[in-house]
This record gives sequence, structure tokens and C-alpha cells, in this order.
Amino acid sequence: MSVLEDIVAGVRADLAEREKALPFDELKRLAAKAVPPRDAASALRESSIGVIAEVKRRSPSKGELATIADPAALAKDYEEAGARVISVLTEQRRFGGSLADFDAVRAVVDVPLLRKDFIVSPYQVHEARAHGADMVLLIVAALEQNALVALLDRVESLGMTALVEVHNTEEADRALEAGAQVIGINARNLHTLEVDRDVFGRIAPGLPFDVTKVAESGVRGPGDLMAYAGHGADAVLVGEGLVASGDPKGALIKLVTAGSHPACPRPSR
Ligand SMILES: O=C(O)c1ccccc1NCC(=O)[C@H](O)[C@H](O)COP(=O)(O)O
Repeated sequence: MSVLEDIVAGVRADLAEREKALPFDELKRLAAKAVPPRDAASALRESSIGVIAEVKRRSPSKGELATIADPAALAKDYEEAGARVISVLTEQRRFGGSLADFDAVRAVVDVPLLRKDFIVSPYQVHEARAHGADMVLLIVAALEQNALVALLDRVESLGMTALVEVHNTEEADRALEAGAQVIGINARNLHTLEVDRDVFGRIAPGLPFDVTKVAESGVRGPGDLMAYAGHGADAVLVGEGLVASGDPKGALIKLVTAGSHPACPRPSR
């Protein structure tokens, strides 16, 4: 079983428990009553390079990254430092995240929030909305094409933005065929867990100019952000480089400053 398959199997088991506790129809009613979604897509298409700052405790590749006793305080720091979007991992078994973390963050910040999880069911999309999510991650490698199309449609019909994650040109073609408007190119190979920052430069130039391009993983400082920007990134998604830095707010300020520096390549629109 690959790492991704193993994670998804755990996600499905946990999902089955939540579905028992809260029927889908009830969840849909809660989602319909939630505060309307913020426009995450527009937040990522400003004239400077945006940063999606992630609340990430641990990971399959690195194990424990940071304790994060107070995810709300970390998110508040991210907002004050200029994060365009905040990503909150809600997968529990391998990343130590939870919907409780998401709720704590939602209660204190106004910027758009990304629910970062392994979404395989419409239930999780409505769940994200019910908890106040504005953006939802859809990983192409984890989904058959018809499921990808249906989930993307579901995310958009609830007024949220889908961040559709790809790792190679075949997945990028599938994302485009499904109608993705925001594509995340993840430098982390989900089979080997190795990070290859060059993946972005191989895929991004082949995407239509009007698709928002997010470089995911491997940003450890302003130099990496600048390099991704040079290959056409509109935004970068950063976890480890912030939470394991010892000073997440300071590290994010450096990235945000680099993203709006005159020497930083701008999105070409
Ligand atoms: O981070 C991992 O080890 C990982 C393993 C398997 C599936 C997904 C994984 N990470 C999810 C992410 O996409 C990253 O959290 C995100 O891109 C931030 O990456 P980084 O800045 O390198 O922490």
C-alpha cells in the first residue's frame, strides 16, 4: 500500500464514524446555515506573490514538526504577518490535525481558510463548509476522474474554491479537464515523499495563463519563493518552513516581504 493509499484508508475509516454520528442531511443543513464563504481564489490572484500559511503539526515525511498547543494563536500570527490564506490540516492520524483545530482558527481570523485533508466524499465537502471553510483541497492522485469532477462541482456549488493538487503533467491534464481554476503543484512525491522543487517549473508553464498556480511544499525561505515566482507561481503554500522555524511569524513576514519585493517576478497577467 502506498503512503497515499494508507492515509486515505485511515481517512475513510474516520469518516465512517463521523457519518454515523451526524447524518449527511443534517450536515447539509448546517453547511447551508454557515457564514458565506470568502473569496479565496481572488485572494490568491493579487499582483504580488501570495503565501498560504499552514498549521501543520507533523507529517508522514518528517514526523513531529511542532507542538502547536494553540493553533488559533499561530493562525492569528499568520494573519498579522500577511498570509493571504491559512491552511489548516484536519487529518488526524498522520498529521495530528482536527476539525477542532479548524474551528479554533476560524473563530479568530478573517482571511480565507483552506481545509487541508484527503477529501474523497461529498460528506467532507459539506463538513468543510459547515465549519466555515472557504477553500478545499482535492488531490487528483487520490481520486478517479468522475469523483474529481463531482467533488469539484460540489465545492463550487457551495461557493468555495477548490485547490486541485497535481504532481505531474498527466494529473495536470486531468485537473484542467475537470475544470480546475486553481491548481496546486506539489513538489512532494506522495509515493517516495521526496521533495523536488523543479516539478513546478516542469508543469506550470504548460498551464493556461488564467489558471491560478500555487507552488506547494519545499519553501524553506525567500529564495525558494522567488524561484517558484520565477516559474510563474501566483502563490506558495508553506508548512514546515514556518512551523519548524522557531519563529513562524517572523519567517512568514520574510516570505510575504519577498513576495511583494520589486525584484520578485510577478504573475504574468
Ligand atoms: O508533508 C508530508 O509529509 C506529506 C506526506 C504525504 C501526503 C501529503 C503530505 N503533505 C501535505 C502537503 O501538501 C504539505 O503539507 C504542504 O504542501 C506544505 O509542505 P511543506 O511546506 O514542505 O511542509
